Amino acid sequence: MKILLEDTIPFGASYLDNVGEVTTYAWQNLVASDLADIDILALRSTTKVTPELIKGANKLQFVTTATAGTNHIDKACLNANNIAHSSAAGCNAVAVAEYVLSVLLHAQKSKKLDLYSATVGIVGAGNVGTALSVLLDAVGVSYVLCDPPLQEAGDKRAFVEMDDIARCDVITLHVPFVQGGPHPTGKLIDSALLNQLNDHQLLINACRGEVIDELALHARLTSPNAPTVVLDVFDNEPAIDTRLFDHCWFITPHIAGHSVEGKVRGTQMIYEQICHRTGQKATKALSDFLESIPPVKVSLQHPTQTRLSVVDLIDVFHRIYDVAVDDITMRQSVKQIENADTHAPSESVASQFAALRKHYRVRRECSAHTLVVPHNTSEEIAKTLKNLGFSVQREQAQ
Ligand SMILES: NC(=O)C1=CN([C@@H]2O[C@H](COP(=O)(O)OP(=O)(O)OC[C@H]3O[C@@H](n4cnc5c(N)ncnc54)[C@H](O)[C@@H]3O)[C@@H](O)[C@H]2O)C=CC1
Ligand SMILES: O=C(O)C(=O)[C@H](O)COP(=O)(O)O
Repeated sequence: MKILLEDTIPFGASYLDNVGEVTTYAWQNLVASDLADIDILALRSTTKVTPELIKGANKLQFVTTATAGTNHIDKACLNANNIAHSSAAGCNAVAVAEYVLSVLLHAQKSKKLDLYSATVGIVGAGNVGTALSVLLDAVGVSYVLCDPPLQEAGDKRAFVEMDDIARCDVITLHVPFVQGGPHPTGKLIDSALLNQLNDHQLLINACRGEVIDELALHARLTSPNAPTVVLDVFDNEPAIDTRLFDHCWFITPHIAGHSVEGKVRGTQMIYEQICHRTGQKATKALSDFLESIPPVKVSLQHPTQTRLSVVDLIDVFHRIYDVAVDDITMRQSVKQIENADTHAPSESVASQFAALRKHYRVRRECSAHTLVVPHNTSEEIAKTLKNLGFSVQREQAQ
């Protein structure tokens, strides 16, 4: 069984070493002829599975992506060629939800909005949208959900329309990029919707760049009363248009889902799929690959109070994940290109964007952290921290 594996899949070769004959590739170099005699192709979203690539396949029976999104795979082409396909649905939902919460806590800190009187409009109530709703419930922030496909399918949660979403203080996008069909999402956020937004509103895109009309966004951001915008994803990655950057509050290189847990969970999921397809027993577990990390001691301003103070919440959460760090790294790397007097700036941007993603820092989810809190911390505060995903350990009383 020959398995061709994208080299960005963490621990991919270690997971699969006993399952088949594994070779790895870099997405930049992959060509159709590399698929000759390959049975299984395992990839991340950087590999585009196109009819042209599939032309090289003579034995390919299964394509799987260690990501939630699947828009980089031409599924119609695989179906037409009798090649099965799968993905790692939900693997990084918590990571993206933590990314959004990190942004929201910055908005509170900088007084862009008062989180406790704001409403967050979540567009797409699947794995990410639901994980985000869990975090917002934990910290007592109101939200509404918009997801016409789930609503039509009979999901019993309360849903609103896009018109209601446009009036929310925060709009955060968590839909797949889908062209065609009853609910296409390409340019879902178009100039008409952007023109309804004002400078009291915050728009976050951590799903796919194509879901916002980028030209219309640029026009809106360079006109009066523009909303605050945070972008993790862009049109035409990795050769992205950097002109938007100066007009955005935070920009990050498509890393919202790149927690260690989010990525390794993706590998675990595709490993289990490949074992299943090849009739082998999956013997490896996530815990074989995730290192435990030492407990983090936190001091709380008012540990005995009922509610976790917003200052403590921001401090604790941003110690675990601060989106501003990723924003600074991205801006500095783009500045280097601008200062380098390069003749091919778009190629440099593309390779820099890809490098930022490939060498992303180690970022662990709340669930990987044990917080050591003062001994007299109230049950309510401990519960909030647990609902955010942390393990909580009380200090010994003196
Ligand atoms: N920036 C990043 O690192 C990451 C980005 N993503 C992106 O986010 C997307 C969502 O991820 P998940 O929640 O895991 O996927 P999911 O498939 O669990 O949920 C997507 C939801 O969007 C809904 N939806 C589809 N069309 C819609 C429309 N027109 N309006 C409103 N809702 C609509 C679906 O019904 C579904 O419930 C992925 O497809 C991927 O493109 C996902 C993970 C990481
Ligand atoms: O899961 C998804 O969908 C994502 O967007 C991933 O976070 C993308 O990660 P890469 O595969 O591009 O590293």
